[in-house]
Amino acid sequence: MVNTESQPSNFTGNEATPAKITTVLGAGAWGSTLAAVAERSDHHVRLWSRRGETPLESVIQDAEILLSAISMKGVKPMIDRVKAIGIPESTIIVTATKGLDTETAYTPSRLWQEAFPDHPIVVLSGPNLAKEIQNNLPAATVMASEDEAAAEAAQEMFACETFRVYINADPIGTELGGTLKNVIAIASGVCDGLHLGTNAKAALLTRALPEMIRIGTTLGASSETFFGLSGLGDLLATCDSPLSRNYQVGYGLAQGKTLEEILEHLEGTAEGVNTTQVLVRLARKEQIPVPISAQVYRLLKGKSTPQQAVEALMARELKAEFDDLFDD
Ligand SMILES: NC(=O)C1=CN([C@@H]2O[C@H](COP(=O)(O)OP(=O)(O)OC[C@H]3O[C@@H](n4cnc5c(N)ncnc54)[C@H](OP(=O)(O)O)[C@@H]3O)[C@@H](O)[C@H]2O)C=CC1
Ligand SMILES: O=C(CO)COP(=O)(O)O
Repeated sequence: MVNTESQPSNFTGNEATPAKITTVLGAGAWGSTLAAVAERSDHHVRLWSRRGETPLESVIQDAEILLSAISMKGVKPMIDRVKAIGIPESTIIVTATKGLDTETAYTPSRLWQEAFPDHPIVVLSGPNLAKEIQNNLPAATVMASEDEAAAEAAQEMFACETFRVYINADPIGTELGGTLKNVIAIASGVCDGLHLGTNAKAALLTRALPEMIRIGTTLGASSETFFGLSGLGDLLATCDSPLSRNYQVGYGLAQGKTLEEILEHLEGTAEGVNTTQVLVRLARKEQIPVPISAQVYRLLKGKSTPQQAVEALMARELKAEFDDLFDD
């Protein structure tokens, strides 16, 4: 695992606090990066992978912080394994997964909380392209929890000179900001792949935000959270970077590749593909308008071409910019 030498600096976030034991579950791009970040902060870090030799029991039973960076499809099986082994009552569970459960539409934090009702759960989410953080470039993120002390413990564990960690008290909003933006990152890749220009991109991202907020607030999030790092911040990062796997999916579709071809060559997981299906199903059930996500859904299903998706969005009935603009 990478262990970065600290440079002399003014960083005063966590130098004086005793080292804690953190176990990171999942040695994919994000898990490996977060483990390296925690090591920069001089804590004891264990990075666990199902492909490794280390038994899960030996790394979770004394962990003060257990961070899951497992992709969505592995979250439920991982929870079952951790539950079968057991963890100390005081262990703080941090979830860094950005996805929705196919069956229940639950977020990962809800799945962890239902399995471990007495443990503090913290959500980690923000504009955090793993490759940039691996390269020691500065980044900021959010640790969100209803348990302030747990959020602060996680903040202290991961904050370092190159990784600035904020806390907030809206875990569901923080989690949905990072999750729903993956659908928009696919749309954004399409926008760039079709060379639709800067005006189109600005319109897409600006109109995506209320769509994310409509879904988020229906699920209990605070609308304010979507204007923070995990909403707007992650939209700006992911929707404008070829490092984003979700953006790459959209870009590939615009080039005329099939979804299967794109996923076959994609490095890592593009959670937005599954999130789109879950989100559109939920939006239909709750009758929430999600025009951009609905077009991404049609595109992924092969029901429209990228050009048809753009035309459909532009041909929608004209309306006021804000729903309640002319209400008294
Ligand atoms: N990469 C990034 O820049 C960021 C990613 N994220 C989020 O973090 C999550 C992981 O992303 P990322 O690391 O990039 O994805 P990767 O595809 O690189 O890694 C996924 C990880 O999940 C593990 N996994 C999958 N299924 C299981 C299972 N059943 N049991 C145990 N482990 C399992 C994989 O193990 P194995 O290797 O053995 O298959 C692997 O370690 C995603 O939800 C993503 O949206 C969030 C912020 C940034
Ligand atoms: O969530 C991310 C950055 O914040 C990573 O985005 P991708 O999963 O699209 O690569």
